[in-house]
Amino acid sequence: MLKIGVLALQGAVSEHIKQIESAGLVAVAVKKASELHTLDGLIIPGGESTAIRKLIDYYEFKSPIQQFSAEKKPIFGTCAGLVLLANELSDDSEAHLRLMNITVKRNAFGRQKDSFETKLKVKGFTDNVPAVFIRAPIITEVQENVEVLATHDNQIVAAKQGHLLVTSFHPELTEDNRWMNLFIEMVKQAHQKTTIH
Ligand SMILES: NC(=O)CC[C@H](N)C(=O)O
Repeated sequence: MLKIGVLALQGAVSEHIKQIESAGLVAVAVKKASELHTLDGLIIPGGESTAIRKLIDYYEFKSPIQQFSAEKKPIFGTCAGLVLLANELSDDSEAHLRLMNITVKRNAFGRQKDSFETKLKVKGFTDNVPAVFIRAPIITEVQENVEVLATHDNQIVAAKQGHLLVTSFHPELTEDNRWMNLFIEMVKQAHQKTTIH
């Protein structure tokens, strides 16, 4: 059975676990880098990217996650997870995992809109999808091979690059499981590719 891990260093872990399990897959809260090789997909959740980064360094997750990605195993970054995956940060601070061809601006919505809920039109989904934004980042630039999946107020808030999927918002905080289903499809396809030689 396919297994999806949620990086469980800080942030919104249990909601992702519930969505994975309700889709009938095995979910693991990942606390050690040695667990990564047992997984078919990884979710990097929302939280505080600077705090998660400190823990990534402390628990020596950085190169194992980069290796996981090099094997084309799918990774889904939500909110802080998106910040962590970016190649570049717009404030010129040092980027973290540098896996995805995007430039990201942190906390991009002004104070009044610090947190809000809206409905997004998403490429490939028939009806609009509810989205919860919490001190959310935006993608200010996409580079090669990145497909924009959704915008809000003309800002890019969801994108895909091959085996990498990112959202500025928190799909796990809604009852709508379409983002999780999309990620699970990516995991299934990647799994098929590695088992057919
Ligand atoms: N909800 C979130 O994940 C917030 C992200 C946070 N503002 C950051 O930059 O890390």
